[in-house]
Amino acid sequence: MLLDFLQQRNSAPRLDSPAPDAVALQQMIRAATRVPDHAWLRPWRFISVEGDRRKDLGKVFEAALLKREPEAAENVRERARNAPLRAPLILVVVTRISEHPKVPSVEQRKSAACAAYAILLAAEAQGFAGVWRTGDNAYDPDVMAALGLNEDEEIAAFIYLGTRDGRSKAIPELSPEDFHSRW
Ligand SMILES: Cc1cc2nc3c(=O)[nH]c(=O)nc-3n(C[C@H](O)[C@H](O)[C@H](O)COP(=O)(O)O)c2cc1C
Repeated sequence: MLLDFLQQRNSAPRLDSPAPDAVALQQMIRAATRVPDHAWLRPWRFISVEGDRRKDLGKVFEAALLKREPEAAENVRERARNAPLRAPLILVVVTRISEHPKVPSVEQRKSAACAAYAILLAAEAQGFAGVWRTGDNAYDPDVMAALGLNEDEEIAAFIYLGTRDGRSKAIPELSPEDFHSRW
């Protein structure tokens, strides 16, 4: 049931092959492009990184780390280098900010966050799994430039995607009343 699906959704920190194929990915992007979007600005785009390109992204992450922290220890460098290898596919969700008299940039960022969530939902709906990651790399100008982002673009998410490796974790029981009030 759709409600169960929404209420049980959870991220998969450990991911293996197979990744969503081209058709599955297209479905995910179709879902992401139906998120709420004030004035239909389409403030998002998506970049796939897979196969050996993940190693290239790892080199970008390591170089960015060394620029931020020239003294970074080898194990920290190695972790940065290998980060993109944690999943067979990484989808970078890019926020495209444009000037609009009624739509401030914060609303465009919110729409991109919805798009990232839609990617996760649509992956899970097709039997795949994923996890939304950011970290320093998401805000690093060198990483953004290496990925080909323009001046008016930001990284909203690195969505790591694949097939869940292991069992899903226990989902915390949260009570709706704890998050709801009446005014
Ligand atoms: C904007 C954003 C950035 C995140 N960045 C990271 C990250 O860099 N590393 C990480 O392990 N989890 C990150 N998370 C959290 C995971 O995506 C995930 O939500 C969390 O592990 C809880 O799992 P759940 O989604 O199954 O509840 C981020 C979540 C959001 C919304």
